[in-house]
Amino acid sequence: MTVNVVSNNGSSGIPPLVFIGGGNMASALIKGCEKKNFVSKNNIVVSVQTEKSAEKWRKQGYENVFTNTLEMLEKYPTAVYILCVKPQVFEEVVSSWPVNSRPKFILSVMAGVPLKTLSGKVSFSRQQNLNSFYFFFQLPFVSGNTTIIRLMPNVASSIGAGASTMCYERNSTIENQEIYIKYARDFAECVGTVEIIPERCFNPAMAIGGSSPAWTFMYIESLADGAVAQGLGRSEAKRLAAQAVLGAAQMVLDSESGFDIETQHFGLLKDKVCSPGGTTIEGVRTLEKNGFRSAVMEAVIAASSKADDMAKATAK
Ligand SMILES: NC(=O)C1=CN([C@@H]2O[C@H](COP(=O)(O)OP(=O)(O)OC[C@H]3O[C@@H](n4cnc5c(N)ncnc54)[C@H](OP(=O)(O)O)[C@@H]3O)[C@@H](O)[C@H]2O)C=CC1
Ligand SMILES: O=C(O)[C@@H]1CCC=N1
Repeated sequence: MTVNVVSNNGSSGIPPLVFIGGGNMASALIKGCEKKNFVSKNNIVVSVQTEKSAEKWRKQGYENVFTNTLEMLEKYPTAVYILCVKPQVFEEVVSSWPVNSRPKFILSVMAGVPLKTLSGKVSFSRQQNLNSFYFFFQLPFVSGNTTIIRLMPNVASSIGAGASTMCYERNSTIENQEIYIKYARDFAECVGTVEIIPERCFNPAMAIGGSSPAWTFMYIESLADGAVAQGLGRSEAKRLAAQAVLGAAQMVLDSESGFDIETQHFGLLKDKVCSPGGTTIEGVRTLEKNGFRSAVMEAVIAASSKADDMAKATAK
């Protein structure tokens, strides 16, 4: 791989972007980075499990689609590999790869698979893992020549509004590793924002960045349902609810609102909406009575704990 990797614009000589797994997350990332011209369609490679999914990708104009990752590895030895399969199947996928032709650069978007596990399983076949002298002395997160970076994106990457987190371990013995790290960062930034964090914080960050869009959709749906119950039309209710959530999020992030995210408390914003003796405070009272904040906190803790459990399971 060459320094071209940092200026990926789809022209010749640029390493292809290979997605192992072509489901929801891969689709969102591909859509997002194509939109920003980070990569062109003909430089995207997708590997899926079933012929049905392969056909779906081909129908959308993607020509480099595989149902056999070994064939793909042979054809694209110097590509950027993005692991987008479920954590439960990744070992099955990588254990079939020949040991001496493993990718040099892997971005993993999988929840619940720590760098150490990735490193151990990507760099050594299962048999070698059990038998090899080096298994016991391998570097913690980077084995052999493979640089592995964990990236936790979210579905909003599809429209360039993703919120990703990233973690990695530097290893000075790997040539050009800074280039790989910059590439990963550029990739994440092209589909939204990215926070670089230590791996020990990865699972709670995954819950907020990766999972919370699902809960936010539920929240928007519930807002709309409440208004529909009171007689508002469904379409108006959906649009209003979504725009209200978007506007509130923008006020938190945009200091033009007068709010400083670094130093101020969310209560300041909340209090601006609650007119004394008014309607909003009645809603606040009802939410508190029904454990709203606690329910949200418990959801974050549950998702993060699930990733902890998955990490234990995938390490075996
Ligand atoms: N969905 C999200 O919002 C987010 C997901 N992630 C992570 O992304 C990863 C994928 O999740 P998601 O996209 O939701 O899952 P999906 O179920 O939508 O996609 C999984 C994909 O993996 C493919 N696959 C399964 N087995 C193999 C195999 N042996 N070789 C090649 N491809 C295979 C499937 O192929 P086929 O279609 O043929 O079955 C499918 O395309 C997970 O690890 C998850 O933690 C991270 C952040 C957010
Ligand atoms: O549900 C999951 O496990 C993945 C990870 C974050 C969002 N979706």
